[in-house]
Amino acid sequence: MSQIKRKLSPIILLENQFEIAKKVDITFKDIKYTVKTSKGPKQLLKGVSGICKSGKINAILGSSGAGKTTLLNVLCQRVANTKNQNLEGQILANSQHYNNHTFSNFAAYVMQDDVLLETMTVKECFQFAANLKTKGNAEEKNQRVDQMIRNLKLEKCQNTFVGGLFVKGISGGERKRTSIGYELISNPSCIFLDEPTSGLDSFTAYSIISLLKAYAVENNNTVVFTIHQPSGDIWNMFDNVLMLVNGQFIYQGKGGMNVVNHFSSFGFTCPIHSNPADYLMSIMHGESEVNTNNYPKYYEQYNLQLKSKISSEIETSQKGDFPHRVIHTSLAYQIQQIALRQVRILKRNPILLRARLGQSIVIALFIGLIYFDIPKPTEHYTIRDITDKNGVLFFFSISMFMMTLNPCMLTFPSQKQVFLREENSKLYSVFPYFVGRLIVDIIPSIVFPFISSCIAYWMIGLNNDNAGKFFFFAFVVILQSIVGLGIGYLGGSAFSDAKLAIAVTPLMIMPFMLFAGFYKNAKDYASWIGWIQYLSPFKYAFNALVHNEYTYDGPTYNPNPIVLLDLDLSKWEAVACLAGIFGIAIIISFIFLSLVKKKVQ
Ligand SMILES: Nc1ncnc2c1ncn2[C@@H]1O[C@H](COP(=O)(O)OP(=O)(O)OP(=O)(O)O)[C@@H](O)[C@H]1O
Repeated sequence: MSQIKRKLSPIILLENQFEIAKKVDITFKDIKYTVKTSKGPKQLLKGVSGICKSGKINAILGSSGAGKTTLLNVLCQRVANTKNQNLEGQILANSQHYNNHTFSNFAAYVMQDDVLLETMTVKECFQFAANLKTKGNAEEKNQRVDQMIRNLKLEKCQNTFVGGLFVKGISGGERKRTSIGYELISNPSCIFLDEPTSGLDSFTAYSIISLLKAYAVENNNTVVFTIHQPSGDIWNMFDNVLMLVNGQFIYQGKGGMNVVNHFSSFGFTCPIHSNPADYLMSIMHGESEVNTNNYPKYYEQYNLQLKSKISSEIETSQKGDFPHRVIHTSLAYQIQQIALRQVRILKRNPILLRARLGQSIVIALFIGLIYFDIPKPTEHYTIRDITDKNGVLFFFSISMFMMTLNPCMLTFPSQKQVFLREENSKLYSVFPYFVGRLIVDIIPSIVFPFISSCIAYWMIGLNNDNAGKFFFFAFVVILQSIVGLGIGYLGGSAFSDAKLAIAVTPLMIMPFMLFAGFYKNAKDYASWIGWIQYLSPFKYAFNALVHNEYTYDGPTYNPNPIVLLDLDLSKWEAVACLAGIFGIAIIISFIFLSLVKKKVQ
């Protein structure tokens, strides 16, 4: 291990050709954080003050439930004052206030769960972050990406998919390093990490902490992370230790023997051959009554021996501005980058694409065979033929809608987590994300319904007066499919749980089918509920298709289905309403996504 250690220690994270980050000390004063629970208010942080120094790795330690993640989230300005939670105190960078927005100008946050797109390679992940978060031309950005891959020792897996539940990919340690590299690529002055070693073997955990140490030491950056149970090797690397018990500090200051000496000064001596971290955890955890009885002693000794020292360190910490490294990429560039990535994701899900192609062909053939060659008005027809034609027009528009809605419901919620993380890192905002995704997602919603229309239209024997009839039919079913996409976005952004979105959204839209004017005449709905029909995309699609089909150059059916069904809108009015529903769905999902974004902050 010691040989390995020597090999790992000289990691230089960023070459000098990239801008050197400015030193930032994070200080916080008298932080009190209270949440409302069903049993009344619960104070998670009880007036803590402290400092996380630049050029050092600052480890927040404590047993489970001590408040480590809470403190980290507070320092990252991810906790806001709401009616259910109250945050008091000052959080400062170089003695200046910062908020959630300015945080990303000098700092980055790596969450405990690695939220990455599974069909992107490691290199593509870094490239995406470099394109949107760093300065320079394409060559400089490529250099930065290659440098980061080398620094993080990810050369071997740089072209491997990140992977996930459905795609095989890189290992847990590589995944964690990819998550860290994703944020480090913009060379933030401060990096905050929640449990960067959780779930990793001891060597991988050690390599990650030594990499962070190099990042702190080489460029005078501030590294702050929470850690649960560090090994002895990792423990020895901590420069600054912040130890929490029940939302209060019991130690703060230099790591290593300084911590051990502090506790032994009031009778808690670490046995000679024990790992100090293990020993300290054993006297901290709250499950033993002996420990909880000792808590007042820990607090007392902290107040007696360390509190005033920390207060003076806070007062003498770095002053002045913190870096404002805002990289302004244009909206068009952000849209382009998101769209290009979306194309890749789409192309790398060939099963989904093939399934949709197969579905489009099979459904069209199936419908075509069932409703094969319905007699035209000039041929011998019966009332049944008219009913059949109405049925196929209605069913066709519904199937195109559902064929788009379902895949969208599958993919949108899972990608939402990635969006929230990237938006929080200020890679882009909601608008370019929406537009970039939409531009790409809309392509299958055009191609597949068109294929289905080409197959089914002629088999059924729909209106062949002129080519315009077919193209209008295809246009309406494509539009209906795009509305399905819009509703999919709406469901995907409204529900925080993907499974819930998939289960609930199709059920919620079912009733709208009843108001399409097919199962019941549009004029026959009771007035108290009839208004729902105006919200139904199925009504407008059916209306447009019926008008297109039953306006013949020559004689039409008798009775005329347009009159029989009481579908009053002209075909272009119906198209406009359909487009309006799509617009409304997109605007609402945009608002939902913006609200979710705010909630995360
Ligand atoms: N919104 C909340 N409402 C009620 N209790 C909460 C809330 N958030 C956190 N807690 C509680 O506050 C305490 C501290 O939580 P926190 O996640 O900060 O602990 P931690 O030290 O990071 O623990 P772990 O190592 O297990 O992640 C825990 O007891 C947790 O259950």
